[in-house]
Amino acid sequence: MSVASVRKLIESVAEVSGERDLEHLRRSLLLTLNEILPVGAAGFVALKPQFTEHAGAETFAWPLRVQGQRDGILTRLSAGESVVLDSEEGMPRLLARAVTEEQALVVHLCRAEPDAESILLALGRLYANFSRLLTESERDRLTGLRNRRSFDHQLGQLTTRMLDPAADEPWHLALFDVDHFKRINDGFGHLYGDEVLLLLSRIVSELFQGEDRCYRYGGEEFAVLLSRRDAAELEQVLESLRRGVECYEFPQVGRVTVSIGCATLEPRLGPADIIDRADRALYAAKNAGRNRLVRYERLLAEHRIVPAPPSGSIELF
Ligand SMILES: Nc1nc2c(ncn2[C@@H]2O[C@H](COP(=O)(O)OP(=O)(O)OP(=O)(O)O)[C@@H](O)[C@H]2O)c(=O)[nH]1
Repeated sequence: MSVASVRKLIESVAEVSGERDLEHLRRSLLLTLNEILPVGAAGFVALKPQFTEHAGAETFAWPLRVQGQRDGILTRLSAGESVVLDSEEGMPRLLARAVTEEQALVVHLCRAEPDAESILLALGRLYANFSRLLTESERDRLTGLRNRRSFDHQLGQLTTRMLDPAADEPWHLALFDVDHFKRINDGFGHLYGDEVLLLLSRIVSELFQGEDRCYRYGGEEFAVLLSRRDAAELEQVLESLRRGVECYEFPQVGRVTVSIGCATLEPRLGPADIIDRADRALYAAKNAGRNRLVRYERLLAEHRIVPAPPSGSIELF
C-alpha cells in the first residue's frame, strides 16, 4: 500500500469513528469502502429474512440471485463471520461479512482485489465495535429500552420532518407514568420496583413494534412515539396498553396501573412544545384519578385546558 493510500485509509477511518449516529456510521463506512476498494455496489443486508426490506437489500438482489443462494448463505452467517460469494482467479469479487447478529455488509467489486477480504474484515470489526458503543449509549440499562438521549434525538428529527409540507403521517407522543410507584418501592423494596419497570417495558415493547418507538423517559416514566394512526386508533392502542398493565399480575407486587397523556405532533411545534402538551395531558390523567388515558386534543376540544402558544412563536419585542 502506498503512503497516499494509507493516509486516505486513516482519514476515512477517522471519519467513521467520529460518527454518533448509526445511520451516519453506516453511510460513512460505505463511503470509506468506496474510497479504498474498487466498489461496484456495497450495502447492508439484513440477515433475517423478515428484515430483507431494509435499505441495502435491493442493491444486492441481482448478484445474490445470480448466486442462487440469497438467503441460503447469508442467513447462515453469524456475527463476525464472512464469506466470499464470488471470486475471479482466486481473488474475491463479491463478499459478505456479518457485522452484527442482524446485518451483513456485502460488497460487490468492479474487479477482483486480493486485499478485499482483509479490508472488509477490519472495517467490519470497526463497525461492529462502534455500533455496539452507539447502541449501548442509546439504551437504558435496566429495561433495555431506548433512553432519553435517544428519545430527544428522535423527537427532534420528527419535529423537523413535520415542517416538510409533504409530511402527512400523523405522529403522536404518549407519556405514561406508573401510578403511586413510590408506594411500590416503600412497600416491597426497590428491587421489586425495578422488576415492575422491567416487566412494564416488556409489555410496552410487545405492544408497540414496527415504526413505533418505546423509551424509558426517566424514573418510572415511559414515552412512546407512535405513527400512522388516526385519533380513534390511537386511543384504542393506548387503551389496550392501559388495560394490559392493569390486568397483569406483577410478581409479589400484584396489580399496577399507569396514567397516560398523549399529544399529536403539529408542524409549528418544537420538541419542548409537544412534550409540554403530553405532560399536561398526563397531569390531567393523574388529577382525574389515575389509571386512565387523556389526550391533549380532547382536553382542548372540551375547553378543559388553555392552549399554550408554540414556544418558537413567542416574540419578545
Ligand atoms: N425502583 C425504582 N424506583 C425508581 C426508579 N426511578 C425512580 N423511582 C422512584 O419512583 C418514585 C416516584 O414517586 P413520585 O414521583 O412521588 O410518584 P408516584 O409515587 O409514582 O405517584 P404518582 O406519579 O403521583 O402516581 C420515587 O419513589 C422514586 O424513588 C428506579 O429506577 N427504580
